[in-house]
Amino acid sequence: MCNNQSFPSLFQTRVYVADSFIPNAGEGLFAKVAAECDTVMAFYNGVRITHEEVDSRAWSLNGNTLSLDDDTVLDVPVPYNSTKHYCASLGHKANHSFTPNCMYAPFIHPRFGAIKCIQTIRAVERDEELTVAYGYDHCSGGKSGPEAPDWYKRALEAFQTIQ
Ligand SMILES: C[S@@+](CC[C@H](N)C(=O)[O-])C[C@H]1O[C@@H](n2cnc3c(N)ncnc32)[C@H](O)[C@@H]1O
Repeated sequence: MCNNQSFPSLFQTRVYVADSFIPNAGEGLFAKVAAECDTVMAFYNGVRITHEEVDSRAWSLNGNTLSLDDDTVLDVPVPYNSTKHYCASLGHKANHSFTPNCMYAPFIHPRFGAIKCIQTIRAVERDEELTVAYGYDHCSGGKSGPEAPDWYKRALEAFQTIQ
């Protein structure tokens, strides 16, 4: 159980979680401070599971999965996707954008070990929503489009329409 309010100076100096500006995306991750390009803003830690487990289950269970390497996927399962239950790392709160201001990058964390972080790919303003390109495979889907959840297919279609 976390209570960010009690330890404002100890927890998360660079980011906070709030309702996303992206329609129907739930919560998102926001910059607490302005930051230069290449700044590590947040960490993406989670339970370590296999690619086989991810591939064999429904998309609905994979909302907070991120590939770490060829063997391992980081997962933040329900109920730990809620900051009421887990907030030691908040990288899983960053939503997807086709024009992101951050990327996932490998990071060796002193406590969590090999994980990923959310790193800016351009300067960001205070209170700007931090987004990453989730990188779903656009090529392997055939007629039904990319191998991706429905919200992503809709977002891709909308993005391609305005291009
Ligand atoms: C890693 S979580 C991001 C944090 C999440 N929005 C939350 O409230 O905890 C990924 C989930 O966020 C939602 N999401 C992320 N990017 C989105 C987007 N561009 N449009 C709609 N939903 C999005 C989807 O439900 C997805 O499964």
